[in-house]
Amino acid sequence: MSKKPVRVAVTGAAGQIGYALLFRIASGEMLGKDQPVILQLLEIPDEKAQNALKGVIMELEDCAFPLLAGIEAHSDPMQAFKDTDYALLVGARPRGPGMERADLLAANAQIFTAQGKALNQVASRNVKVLVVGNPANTNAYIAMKSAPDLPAKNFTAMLRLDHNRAASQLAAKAGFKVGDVRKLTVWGNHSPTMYADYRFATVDGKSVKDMIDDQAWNKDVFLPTVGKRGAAIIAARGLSSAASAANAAIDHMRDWALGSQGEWVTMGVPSNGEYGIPKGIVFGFPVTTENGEYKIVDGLEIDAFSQERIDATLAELQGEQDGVKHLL
Ligand SMILES: NC(=O)C1=CN([C@@H]2O[C@H](COP(=O)(O)OP(=O)(O)OC[C@H]3O[C@@H](n4cnc5c(N)ncnc54)[C@H](O)[C@@H]3O)[C@@H](O)[C@H]2O)C=CC1
Ligand SMILES: O=C([O-])CC(=O)C(=O)O
Repeated sequence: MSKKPVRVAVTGAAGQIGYALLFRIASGEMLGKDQPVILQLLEIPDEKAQNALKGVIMELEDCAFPLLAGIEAHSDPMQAFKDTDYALLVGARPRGPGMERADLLAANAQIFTAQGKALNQVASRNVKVLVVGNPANTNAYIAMKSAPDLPAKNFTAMLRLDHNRAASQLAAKAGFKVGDVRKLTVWGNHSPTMYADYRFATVDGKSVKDMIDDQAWNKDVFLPTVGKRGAAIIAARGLSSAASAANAAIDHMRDWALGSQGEWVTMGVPSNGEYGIPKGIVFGFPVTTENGEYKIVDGLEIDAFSQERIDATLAELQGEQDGVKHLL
């Protein structure tokens, strides 16, 4: 018997990430090839954006996806989030050359307050929320705080692009296949302060740290390359990353919904005090996922270098989250 359709809300649906994301959700790459979906798409109440959204919907129709059980276009989050099971909060202003993601805080904070409130009122009580719009960790924090009737653990931020970037850099350096790396993680904020950590990473049971054995490369090449990859893409393309961001959003939601089969993945999730991160801070952690729930990997040793990096990314996040207190 075929499964009942689930509702997937996507904001910023006519934007560049939206365009790389919706077709993959509709084809079953996110929730499985047996899971019908109803897309509930949100764009701003502006003629140009709504027209662009109409065009995207025409293209979705023209793909004749068998799993696409319905498409709705909205300009009001109270309608877009009605009964939604999954919410991908992508819609926000992206940064341009010379900006840091934190520069977007003021511009984007109000969006996530309003959307958090709407999710609180109308979404499924089990809604799984992924915040992609930058600054992603703090926007997820804002949405979570604006939705007090929903479980805090249901609000997550996207660190998966950083995780995937780290995997790819390591594979190029050490000469293994990117899909073979296990136990990699990225701690902290989706910003240049993030700490991509391969101390525990393995390929076929062998330590990636031992394979590379070069702390200077870690500190002076690897971490800056991963941390500043978003800016490098903006410099090259004139636009921020879109296809790789959409791909990471699919990876994040797929693993959360369908399980990571025991493997570590990175998710930005509200802390419960793990690794000394104060409760409620939305922080990148290594997690495993099963039955629609994630679990932070515990008991990892944090050496002095790692602690310094974790403290720095935490301090930045605390600064961002203090800066939006007046909105919450
Ligand atoms: N967490 C991550 O790893 C990444 C995050 N991003 C962020 O994702 C966001 C979207 O990026 P793009 O798609 O490239 O931008 P874009 O400008 O192409 O699209 C954004 C869309 O969101 C819409 N929008 C704005 N406010 C909205 C609201 N209140 N409700 C619904 N829709 C709204 C806009 O009309 C626009 O169509 C940006 O904040 C960008 O910085 C981008 C790449 C990676
Ligand atoms: O860098 C940006 O502004 C977009 C983004 O978050 C990324 O590519 O990691």
